[in-house]
Amino acid sequence: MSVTAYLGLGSNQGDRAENLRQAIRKLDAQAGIRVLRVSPVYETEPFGYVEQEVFLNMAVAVETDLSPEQLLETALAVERELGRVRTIRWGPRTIDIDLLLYGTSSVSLEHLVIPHPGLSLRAFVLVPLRDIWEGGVLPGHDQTIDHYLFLLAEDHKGVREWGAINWEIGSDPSAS
Ligand SMILES: Nc1ncnc2c1ncn2[C@@H]1O[C@H](COP(=O)(O)OP(=O)(O)OP(=O)(O)O)[C@@H](O)[C@H]1O
Ligand SMILES: Nc1nc2c(c(=O)[nH]1)N=C(CO)CN2
Repeated sequence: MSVTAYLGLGSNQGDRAENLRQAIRKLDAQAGIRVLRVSPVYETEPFGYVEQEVFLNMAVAVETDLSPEQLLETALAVERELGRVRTIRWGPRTIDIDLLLYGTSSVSLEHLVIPHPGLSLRAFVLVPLRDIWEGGVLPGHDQTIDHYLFLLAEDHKGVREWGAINWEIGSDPSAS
């Protein structure tokens, strides 16, 4: 049975837009994952560890036959392929792929929590998610995205529309 899942993508190292583009293309090329919608791209002030470059962030809706754990494994594999090296927590990264929502399911495992625990606290996640998510109240939460964004009014200012990713142009991800 296929499920619509939402992924949050972020990059603040190297060619940030190209990293996002490659991540989307690699995800779409996986068996059991089809990209349905992509949000606009936002340039965002770093959250958490602030002594680092600004990020590009976006959200992606996928249709998937994979389980939540398989989807996480795939996301981590794509991060590795794009050269992500784990250094400090919340530190710089070529690409970060977070599982935000998986249908209306909740998952609570040691290595995987869905909805993503930071979801309602991060304007850089909520702003792009709002662009492509068609629901009302967030699964696993008791309020709408707009409500959480209202609470994050200050952080919201650090999220600026940047542009769009043309990920479908030139369609062989292994070629680049
Ligand atoms: N919903 C989720 N999406 C992605 N990773 C998750 C999720 N829940 C738990 N994890 C775990 O978090 C681990 C560390 O992820 P990562 O290094 O990207 O953290 P981070 O981006 O620095 O911080 P944060 O998780 O707060 O965004 C992953 O290896 C994964 O096992
Ligand atoms: N603006 C922004 N800040 C961050 C981001 C991110 O994607 N965007 N990711 C982090 C680690 O999850 C830590 N801080």
